[in-house]
Amino acid sequence: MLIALFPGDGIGPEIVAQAKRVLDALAIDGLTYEEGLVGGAAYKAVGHPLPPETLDIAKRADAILFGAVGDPDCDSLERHLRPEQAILGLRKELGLFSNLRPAKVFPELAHESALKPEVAGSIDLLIVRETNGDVYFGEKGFRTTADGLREGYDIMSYNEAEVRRIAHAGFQAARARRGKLCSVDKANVLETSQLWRDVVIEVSAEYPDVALTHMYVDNAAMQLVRNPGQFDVIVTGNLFGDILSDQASMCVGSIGMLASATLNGSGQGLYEPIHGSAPDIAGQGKANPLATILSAAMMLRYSLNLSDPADRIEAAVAKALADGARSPDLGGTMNTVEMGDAVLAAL
Ligand SMILES: NC(=O)C1=CN([C@@H]2O[C@H](COP(=O)(O)OP(=O)(O)OC[C@H]3O[C@@H](n4cnc5c(N)ncnc54)[C@H](O)[C@@H]3O)[C@@H](O)[C@H]2O)C=CC1
Ligand SMILES: CC(C)CC(=O)C(=O)O
Ligand SMILES: [Mg+2]
Repeated sequence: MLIALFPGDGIGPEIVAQAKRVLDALAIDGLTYEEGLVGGAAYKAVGHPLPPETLDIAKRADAILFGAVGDPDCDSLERHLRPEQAILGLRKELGLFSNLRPAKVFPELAHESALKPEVAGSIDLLIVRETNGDVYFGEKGFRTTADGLREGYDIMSYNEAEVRRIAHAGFQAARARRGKLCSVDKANVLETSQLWRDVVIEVSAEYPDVALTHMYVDNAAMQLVRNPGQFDVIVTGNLFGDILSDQASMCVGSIGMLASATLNGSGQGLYEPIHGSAPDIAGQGKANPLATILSAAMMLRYSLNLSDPADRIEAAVAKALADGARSPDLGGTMNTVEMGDAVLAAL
């Protein structure tokens, strides 16, 4: 089984190194790794954020373990050369449309939540975010208005097939959990969202055992901090899911804690923390590697069908936290490698 390792930029190499140490410690038979350049690192080395060699590794791999991309040095490049195109390109090229972002509070971290501990303690939700469409992939550009003003535009759209397949992913996830699905949209204003809602309702006929509700995204942002315990599975589009998942991360304690899986229809997946390359702390040993380590556990479970070692990683993270492991984002002083050490000690 081939795992593509794409560390990327900023804290990416630091956190992926810790996840790799944990995978190595499990000594799983038959795992092989190929490393590839992505993001600003790839642009600086070979002139493109997603070089053909990297895409080739990704296509051959059973799973991809991804750090993060994004480099302030590259922020004024033409859009198609910017580091972020690597993650967008991988999602699109491999048809990775179903981005699963679980947010569950570890009891020891309830006090690190931006919410009151008793509110945070109730959080156990999954955001199912579509990642192949929406405004991220629509026509975009700059133009000049009739009045001579500069105007930027990005077209938001979803077709019914795109909504249908992510709706199925949402219903199936809800069925495997507590049977509640909340579809988040902005159907009071956007036609894209009206189609989204209509299609989700059509698909719901196939899941009579799942309780479907709908919520506008502005209300969802509010409900996520007012009463996050009400949510089981949230299914939503690319943009709304991106924003709500960063928000959910602080509800459970830190953006350094949220793992993710992005799946296509054939079992292949990309696994990454939900956060970015954190240039403000890169190279300082301050990055929390737990989201990446937990992403490696999701990789074992979802793409490699290895649920026992996945359970072991998750249990080790829980034990490390229970034993007091804390990086600065969790109110502690342990550096990135020490956090990795703590998980290894708990394996
Ligand atoms: N999937 C990806 O590769 C993503 C890439 N990005 C890119 O990352 C770059 C930075 O973006 P930002 O908006 O600053 O978001 P960010 O998620 O990188 O950082 C936001 C804040 O959270 C902190 N943070 C993030 N991860 C952390 C960790 N593991 N441990 C401790 N603290 C952590 C950072 O230090 C920063 O203060 C940009 O170039 C952006 O485009 C952003 C999100 C996702
Ligand atoms: C960097 C973006 C392309 C994506 C993002 O913020 C995310 O997937 O969370
Ligand atoms: Mg994001």
